[in-house]
Amino acid sequence: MKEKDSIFAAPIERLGDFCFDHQVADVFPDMIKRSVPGYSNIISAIGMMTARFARPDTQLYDLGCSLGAATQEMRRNLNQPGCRIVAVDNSAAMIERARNHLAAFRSEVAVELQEADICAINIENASVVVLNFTLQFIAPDQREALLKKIYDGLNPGGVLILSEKFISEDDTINELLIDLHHDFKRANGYSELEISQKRTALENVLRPDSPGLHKKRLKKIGFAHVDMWFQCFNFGSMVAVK
Ligand SMILES: Nc1ncnc2c1ncn2[C@@H]1O[C@H](C[S@+](CC[C@H]([NH3+])C(=O)[O-])CC(=O)[O-])[C@@H](O)[C@H]1O
Ligand SMILES: O=C(O)C(=O)Cc1ccccc1
Repeated sequence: MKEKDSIFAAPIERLGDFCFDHQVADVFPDMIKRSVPGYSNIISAIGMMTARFARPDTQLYDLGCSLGAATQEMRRNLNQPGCRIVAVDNSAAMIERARNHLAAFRSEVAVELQEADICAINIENASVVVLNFTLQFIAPDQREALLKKIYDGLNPGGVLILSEKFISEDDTINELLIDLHHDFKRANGYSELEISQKRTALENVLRPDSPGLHKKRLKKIGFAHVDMWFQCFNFGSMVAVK
């Protein structure tokens, strides 16, 4: 626990695709904090939105929950009776550690941890759905179907919080935001080698969409209200209300 991320610190001869194995799960809190600008602000806001949007006797979903940071914040801010949080991840290493993390806090709120592909689960009677940096790892041709399933499972007035790494439609701005993100990683102690090896490992795995594409797709699916509520460099978070 509380381990420092040094996964890409030494040269790796046959660099494979990035995956969420036990090595990543062990250092994940440090990795995400030092790699994702705005992460802790977004987690806090997920709690605030939970307090506003949760309804009695509904379900709240944390899809791609990793160690359950968003689940814990939702659970802490949940102020409605009869609710259940469903936290899903398809990494066995993450689910195993999420169980321990969540057990460390006392809470009355029921949390169901599922080791499953979020593209294969049922979503129903939902007031809050969180995709906190998860959609970017789903195959691009499956994203619309997943978002449609979320829309169908949300009750009217329900909310989707969608946080993602973005690509900018303007090439110059895109390069600038990527450079600023690398500056952020450098300032957080990552070396050039760590930054470049991780970038290569993520290339086939994390495929970002533009904010414009996200908005257009969410609107097409039927969300009544869609906008960005936070952005820092090429990372940000959108809110969509059914
Ligand atoms: N098809 C899938 N089904 C289920 N889980 C998946 C799938 N694909 C990827 N994942 C899972 O999505 C998570 C993405 S991390 C989310 C952080 C968290 N939300 C947080 O608020 O700390 C973001 C990041 O590492 O940049 C990993 O745990 C994967 O196993
Ligand atoms: O580190 C990066 O470059 C990222 O894009 C963010 C990230 C954070 C944690 C796992 C995978 C990607």
